[in-house]
Amino acid sequence: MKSSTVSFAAENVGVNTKELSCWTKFKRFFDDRGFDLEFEYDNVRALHTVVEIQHNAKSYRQIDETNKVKVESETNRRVSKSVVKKDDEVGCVSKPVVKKDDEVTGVHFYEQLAPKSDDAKVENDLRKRPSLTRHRVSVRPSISLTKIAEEIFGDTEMDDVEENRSLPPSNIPAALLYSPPEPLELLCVFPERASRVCAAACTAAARTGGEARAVRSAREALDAFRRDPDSRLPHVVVVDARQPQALDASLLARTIRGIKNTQHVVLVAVVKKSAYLKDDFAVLPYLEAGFNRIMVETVSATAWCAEILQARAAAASARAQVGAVAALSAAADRCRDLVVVTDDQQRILFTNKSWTRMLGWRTDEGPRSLTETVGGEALRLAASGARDWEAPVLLRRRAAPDPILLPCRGSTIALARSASHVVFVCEPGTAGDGERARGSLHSIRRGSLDVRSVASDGLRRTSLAKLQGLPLEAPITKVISLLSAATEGAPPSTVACIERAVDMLRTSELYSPQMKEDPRLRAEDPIATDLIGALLSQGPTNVLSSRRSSNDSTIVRSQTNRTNIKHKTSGQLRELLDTALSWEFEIFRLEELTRGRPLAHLGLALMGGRFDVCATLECDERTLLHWLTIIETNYHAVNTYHNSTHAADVLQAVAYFLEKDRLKTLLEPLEAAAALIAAAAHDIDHPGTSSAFLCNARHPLAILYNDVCVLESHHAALTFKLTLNDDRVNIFKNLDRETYKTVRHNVIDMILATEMTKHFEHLAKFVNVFYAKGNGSKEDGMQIDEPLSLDTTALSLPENVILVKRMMIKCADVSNASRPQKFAFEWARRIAEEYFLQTDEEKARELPVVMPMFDRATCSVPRSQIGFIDYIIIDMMEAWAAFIDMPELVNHARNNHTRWRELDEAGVSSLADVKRAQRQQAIQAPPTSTTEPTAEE
Ligand SMILES: Nc1ncnc2c1ncn2[C@@H]1O[C@@H]2COP(=O)(O)O[C@H]2[C@H]1O
Repeated sequence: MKSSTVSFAAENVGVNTKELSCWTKFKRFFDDRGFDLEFEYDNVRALHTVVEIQHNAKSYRQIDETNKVKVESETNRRVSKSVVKKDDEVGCVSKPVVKKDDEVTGVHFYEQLAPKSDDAKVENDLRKRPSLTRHRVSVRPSISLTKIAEEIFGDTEMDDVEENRSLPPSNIPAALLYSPPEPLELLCVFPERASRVCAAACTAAARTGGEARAVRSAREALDAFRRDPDSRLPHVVVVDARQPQALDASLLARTIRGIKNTQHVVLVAVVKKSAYLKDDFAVLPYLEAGFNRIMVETVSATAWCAEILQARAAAASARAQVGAVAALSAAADRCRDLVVVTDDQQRILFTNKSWTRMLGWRTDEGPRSLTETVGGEALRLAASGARDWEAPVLLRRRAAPDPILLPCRGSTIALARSASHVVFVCEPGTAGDGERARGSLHSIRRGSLDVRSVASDGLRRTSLAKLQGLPLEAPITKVISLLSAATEGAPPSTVACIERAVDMLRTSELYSPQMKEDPRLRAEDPIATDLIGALLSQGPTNVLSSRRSSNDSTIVRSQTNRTNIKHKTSGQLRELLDTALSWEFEIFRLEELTRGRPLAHLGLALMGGRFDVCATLECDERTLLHWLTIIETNYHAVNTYHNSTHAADVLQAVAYFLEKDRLKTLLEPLEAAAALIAAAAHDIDHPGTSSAFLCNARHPLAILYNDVCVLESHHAALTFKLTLNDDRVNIFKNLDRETYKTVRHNVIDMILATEMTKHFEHLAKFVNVFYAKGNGSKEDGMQIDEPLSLDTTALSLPENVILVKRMMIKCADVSNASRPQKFAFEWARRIAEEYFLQTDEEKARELPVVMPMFDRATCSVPRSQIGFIDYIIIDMMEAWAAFIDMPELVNHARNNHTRWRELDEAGVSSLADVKRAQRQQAIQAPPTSTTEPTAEE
């Protein structure tokens, strides 16, 4: 129970937050000791600001000026204490405050009989003696309350107070919450003509340096809001809620809240004390009506001062927050990115104009839940609570059946540790039909059509103008200039087409990652979108465990294996290697026969044998053997998928492709050798986790390569490091400088081309160059469902041959899905297991889960494969198969797709289920091929 009330009066309290925090400390000090504390703030400047701590006391003793102790130094402090103690009725109960400088003369708490100044004693005395009469704090006008508090409570506690202060969340710039100090405007609505309560409130307003206005009816009150749009709105409105028959306070509050821009006005309801103290007094109806606070009727101007100051602070803070939100939503509305904000349950709270424009959902009629509009990796990352992420997002449009895929950046806003909002910002890039994408020429063109006019702002214009002054011109600049010039005098439909083309050209990502709007793209397919999202995104979204470590102890390890290779070549192995150029090559049998060293054996057979790489590189076979061995040794045998069997498989596919007429005639032996080298080494030292994992785990490789193309950069770099490090493995040692440069360039380019984030870029370039336009529009370069018409005239240009080589290794890299079913299924098992291990590790290490759908407990393997074939394989294999005349690539992919679909429809989901179903199928229809893959149980 509180024993009494203490009130403070002070000058200009609350002027700054630091001082406020001091008062908070004072309050806490007394609260803790069982006192109700009231502050009275007085703006009147006085020579001496007297802070009185006063409560109802039996014996009251005035401490007058003469009794007031001024303490100037430590010595004096003791003196002062003794002076005080000399007084019969006053003792010092708190730490006397002593300040050596001139600012503070002393802060003293007195009570009648408490002689000691230790806190415990103080507490005891204050509790025991409700007769405590009067505390007096004497300070000079220049006093800093902060200093007083520091003196009383010590530095440590002060620090606490600072920390506890409610700073804006770090993601809201403090400057945005700036609220200019304004004199208070108070509006009192009291039906009674001479209400004393109203008068006290008005007096208090004047004391706080503000202005008050009293009105008697709701109508007059509303006039203050409606009539004069130029006049300032009151900050605080005090409404008499004691006489419902004379004034319907709730109705007035509701009406005020219905008026625009009144969110930050603080509404105070004055209620009868008798009603307030009743058990059944209900606060909620007031809050629901729009009141912020309830004040018990009082005629104390002091009490009103406190109330009004609190209300003013609340109003200022609310106004600053509303202003900040309005500014940020206006900014979002004016940007070209698509912005959507949801709550933590993925309910849409806000969409910006670009969102509405591009997706066609009106704010008032669109889906309320994000999942109705949005799919893909972004959605899952958002649901995972990750703070900041980047991932592709699939967006459903109102008028079009097919979703569009856009890159998306997102953030989870967490206040008080739990997520409150999630922000999605999707870059329109080149996507969309008819909508104005980033940098739309339409939106930025100003009359003239030269390049300068393309600039959207002063800065860009300046830099473009500078660029124009230089003898530099990128082809894209020329193209945009030409296209822009072509709009002059053109019919509107042509202008519209050209503007759209220019919009697309103006993005830096001309090819990726815009997928064609294929009906097969199903936003509702979470596993596929998870997989595709992860494959297409890089960067942060795991430190390698020992099973996945890299990288420099490699040469030593290679020594032991090198000598093993020849004598393990058995008759069976030789027989198998004779079939190395078959698309049904038994890769898993090779893995088994070579005891996990398929690459060196197959490499020797293909590179050394069939393609005679040694002759091309002018190296001996032994060096090639050593090279293959060291490369193989640097694959991680513990990886289920990214091990040297995968490398051997890709090598085999590349060799197979190279045998096709188109490539045989197109590629030089050196290019073929480079392709085989790249294939063999393309995933060297793969840790079994994705680049995104490494970024999230802040792995040294991610640091080294700045989160960009981490793994592929590492594969390429390590290949050369190992090769050049030791003459015994250096297959390039006899090449002249130029030839070496060419091979190196080719190898690096092909390894980097296996990076999946650039998948669509490589595919689109290939299709654009080698396939003539069909009847339909192929402007996005991806509509290869149109009858393809292969046009190989472009092969005469060396830069287009590069596209072929990239496509070749890319297709080989994921060719597992285009292999006969038994191989494809085993590869699917292996990759799924590797993904699951990554997810396990991410969870164990509390890292962001890159592909949450690849959780062994829940993942449907058939669906993941259906998605992979739908989104990644089919289009690419169709383009490549037609180019090299290898229809079986597409046929196998389609057959596998059909089988995965059957399994899915039969409810097969987990790896074990898949295995069981495959066994049953094998029993019912034994495979034609002799060897089964060596799938582990
Ligand atoms: N059958 C498959 N199912 C799902 N993903 C695959 C499959 N084959 C290859 N991939 C993915 O495609 C990626 C190609 O590049 P990587 O070898 O680095 O990693 C590969 C896997 O992440």
